[in-house]
Amino acid sequence: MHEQLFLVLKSTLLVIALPMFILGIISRVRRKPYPPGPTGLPIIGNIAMMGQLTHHGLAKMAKRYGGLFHLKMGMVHIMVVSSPDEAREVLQVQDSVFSNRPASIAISYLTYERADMVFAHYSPFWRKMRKLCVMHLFSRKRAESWQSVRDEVDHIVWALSGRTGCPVNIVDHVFNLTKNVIYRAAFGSKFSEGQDEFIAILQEFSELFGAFNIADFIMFLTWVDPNGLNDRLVKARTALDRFIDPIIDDHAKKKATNNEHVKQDNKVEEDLDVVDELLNFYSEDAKLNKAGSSTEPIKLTKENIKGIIMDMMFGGTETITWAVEWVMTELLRNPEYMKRVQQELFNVVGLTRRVNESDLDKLPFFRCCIKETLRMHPPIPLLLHETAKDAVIGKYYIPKRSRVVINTWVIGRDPNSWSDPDTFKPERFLKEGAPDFKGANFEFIPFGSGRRSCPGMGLALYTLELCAANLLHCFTWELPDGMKPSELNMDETFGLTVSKVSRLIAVPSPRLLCPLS
Ligand code: HEM
Repeated sequence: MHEQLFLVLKSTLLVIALPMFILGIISRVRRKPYPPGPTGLPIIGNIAMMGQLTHHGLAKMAKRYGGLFHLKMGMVHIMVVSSPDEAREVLQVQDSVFSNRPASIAISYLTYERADMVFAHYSPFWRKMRKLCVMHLFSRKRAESWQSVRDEVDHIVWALSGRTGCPVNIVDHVFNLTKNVIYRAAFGSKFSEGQDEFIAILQEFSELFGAFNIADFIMFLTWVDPNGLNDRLVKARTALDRFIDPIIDDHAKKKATNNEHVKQDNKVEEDLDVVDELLNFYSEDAKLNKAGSSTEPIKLTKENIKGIIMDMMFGGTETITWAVEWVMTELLRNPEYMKRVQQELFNVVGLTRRVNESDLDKLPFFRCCIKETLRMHPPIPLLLHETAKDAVIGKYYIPKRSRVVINTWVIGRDPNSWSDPDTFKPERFLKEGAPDFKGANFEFIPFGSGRRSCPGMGLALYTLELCAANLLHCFTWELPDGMKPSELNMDETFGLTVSKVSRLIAVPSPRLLCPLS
């Protein structure tokens, strides 16, 4: 009996396992090689180079290994894209394969297992969620968000007018503006008291998102929690639940009451915030990340609602703030361009009023300064994608589930696309055919390109332009204590978003002939 069983097992092995093993070897031999890259050690691969995975470190490696190179971090393949041609391949030609997102253990946990939009894999669920966000949350139709930008710009001008002649930290003011805009868009104006608590939660999330965890690369270590992050993760998510759940419940109650009034024919007209909008798609029997049929409307869970709100907070606050700080820094460093922008503002707006929305399209040189700033200092310098299946780029093989990092910082400074790429020269964008923000020109992709590109670009550019234009129009700016423009520190931080290492301090003095407050 045992002998028979042994024979059956042996022949099964021969018939199934052996051919598979041989096929595996053949396909390995026949498949194309990985892209070039530094040689790694067994098991840990290039993990010792972890500290170099910044936009600057990867740019240095690209000089040596080219526009597409390969690193192996433990068990994870990382493909780094550093040239416009390879970026087009990944974000346009083969975008359906390259549109998943990688997520670390911390990110998966904090986003309720990718219940948000940023970290959801490319899937029918993501498609529906993206449509919902683009149509209902970030669209021009949500006039309330656009109104809050105007209110907050008025507020910043008013606050700075009380500080004329004094050195001010521009980021303090602008961060307040972006935080208020997104917070008000998300929760409405009623919940403004809890902002500080919410910001503390966001800061902890942000640290955990960036925290190094060896288990992300050597997965069998997950159960030992080698970097001791699990307790912090649980605490952070619990804090978020405690903060947002009551706000969502309150909105749900208000919605139920409003529905009652509508039934009784007492029309209730109120601006909807993002929680209200999302509650319209909430369903108690919704299943996380499940799309339903393609024609069925999307059903959201509470986790989806929380995830999308966190996406907006992360996507919309630091990014705009750093961009405003960089544009002000570049103009203070290049006084001849500051003069030219202010002259343009004088010609178009005059000195008797502030800049409003309808002026923005009439300020071509100012817009070039915004573009040039985003070329040199993209607030999100590394786009993070993942492959859904095996792929080939040129003569190289990219295995399924590779992490694909697109270095937009180095692409924006590629000497084959840009002359004198490290110098701030806004006039390069005045030329006919110069790239716009839409992501069709792969040498300039500060908002990404294609399926996973930034859905908040409209709101982002409106806030960035209206804020920067008013700062430049309403005030004359000088560096403090006789500092020379060439002495400005231009060093950059490293992380998911990138800012100046040291804050920009400058002294405003009034420029307009009308009162600012
Ligand atoms: C100057 C400001 C901003 C910049 C430079 C920026 C840039 C980007 C970039 C580079 C991406 C990733 C593209 C990719 O992976 O291919 C992205 C994604 C995203 N951004 Fe923005 N962003 C900004 C503002 C905003 C704002 C204001 C919001 C919303 C309130 C927002 C929401 C998002 C979301 C939800 C995603 C994920 C999209 C997806 O995965 O499908 N962003 N953004």
